[in-house]
Amino acid sequence: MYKLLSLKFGVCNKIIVSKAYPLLYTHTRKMSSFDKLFSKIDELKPTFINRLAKAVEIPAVSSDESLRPMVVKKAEFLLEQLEANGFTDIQRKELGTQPPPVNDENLQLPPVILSRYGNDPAKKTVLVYGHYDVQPASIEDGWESEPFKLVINEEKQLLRARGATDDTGPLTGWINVIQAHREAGIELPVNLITCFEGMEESGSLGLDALIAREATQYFKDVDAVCISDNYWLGAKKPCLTYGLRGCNYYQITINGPAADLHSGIFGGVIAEPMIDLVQVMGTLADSKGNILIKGIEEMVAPITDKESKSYDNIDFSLEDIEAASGSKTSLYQKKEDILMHRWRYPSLSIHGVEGAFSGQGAKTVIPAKVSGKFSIRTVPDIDSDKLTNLVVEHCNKAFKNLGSPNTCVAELIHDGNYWLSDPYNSSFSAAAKATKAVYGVEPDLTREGGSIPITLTFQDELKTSVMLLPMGRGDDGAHSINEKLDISNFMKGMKLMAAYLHYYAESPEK
Ligand SMILES: NCC(=O)N[C@@H](Cc1c[nH]cn1)C(=O)O
Ligand SMILES: [Zn+2]
Ligand SMILES: [Zn+2]
Repeated sequence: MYKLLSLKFGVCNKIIVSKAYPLLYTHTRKMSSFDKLFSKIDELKPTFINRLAKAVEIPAVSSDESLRPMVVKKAEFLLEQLEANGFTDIQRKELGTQPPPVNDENLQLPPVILSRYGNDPAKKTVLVYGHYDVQPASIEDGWESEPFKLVINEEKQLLRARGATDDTGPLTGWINVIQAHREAGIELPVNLITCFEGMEESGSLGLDALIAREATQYFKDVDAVCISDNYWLGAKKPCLTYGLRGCNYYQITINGPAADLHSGIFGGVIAEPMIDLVQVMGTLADSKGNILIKGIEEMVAPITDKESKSYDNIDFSLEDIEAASGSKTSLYQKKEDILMHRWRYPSLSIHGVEGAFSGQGAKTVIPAKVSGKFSIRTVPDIDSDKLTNLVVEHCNKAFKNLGSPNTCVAELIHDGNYWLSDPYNSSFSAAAKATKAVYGVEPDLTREGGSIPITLTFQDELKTSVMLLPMGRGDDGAHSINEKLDISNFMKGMKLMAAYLHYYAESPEK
């Protein structure tokens, strides 16, 4: 099916009606149209940084129940921004209460924000997804500045705040792209639908069902899904991403005495939950990066020759991982090994213990109840339910071996599937052209070690392709201290988003 394309640009200001393929107008004309759009993006830089500053000021930490009102406040801020920038059919979708495990049984999930810009049946429709929630952050963790206050570092040319790169910067980028089109008087060549959620960092709870419901409603005409919520592999070269690992998040809760106790009075007399927990946690993985839970390795898809070769041309090195981690602690030295362990093998990470003493000083307490948190990054062909059975069985067995009178419950908190796509469809081609136009290079095609739980759901429910278009760099410190977004990545990232929409509009088919 051919689509009628109406492209009204400030420079040529012509309506071109044609079959979408071959290319409608020359490279030169397109570049001059881009010039106008890109100049407008540059001109609006202070407005865009200001929008980001206001957004990151709201501590929208989805994993902290006490901060749920802040997540909702950030949703409300974004609703205002969409309204002010001409988006229509703006809908605040409520998702009901958060499922267990949760402390407050009546805790409401934050809303999903749907909106559209343009509704022309002659144009293709692109759905852009982003998340407005963030990871926890506190200055005591070692931040150079307050995490929820945007710092504009002129010397290093970067923007620092929790959410700068993950994912408030890219999310506001889409709104900014629309503002730039409007103010430059350039027609958007596609219909744009936004789907912004507030629970991504906590497993996208409630979003699967919403997407399934809206697949034939709000999302019915979507031709492609574009997600800007990951990073370049390193710090120099842009990339397009066609794969993600999944994430199954677990907790092991050990319950003992009725209250926290004095270790001088009760130490050596009662069974300590924390002692049990560290022993169970100690059976999960070794220090060489191996998962010690039986049955997981067998589910991992074997490597093919084609995949083996695909690592050769990727621009990445041991130095990149050392620079991004600020250490020389890599478990692997060869590029291929590092990439494979980041992309195509599972990994187990231990994140922390709820209920344990963690402050400064030397508190002599025996915590009464502790929950150890860990996650497993999943890859093809690991089945999430089978994995959970293996994990729970393993933990129960390890606890039983201790012969402790305490109780132990191992459970899944949330899971999100892995995703692997074809990086040679029209959406990826459009993004590759856009990368060439903005950065002057062909992007690397990469997979990502992190997870975006909803990606596979979009692909399956909307029966459309999904493409990941990262804005930030691999050394941005997402989830870490001093999270940043380089100003050039912010500015060029928005140009990339805009150029992608224009190239995708003229691509032959979906
Ligand atoms: N930018 C994507 C991202 O950070 N995703 C999170 C998703 C997640 C899953 N469970 C908790 N968070 C990630 O950790 O990969
Ligand atoms: Zn993210
Ligand atoms: Zn994240």
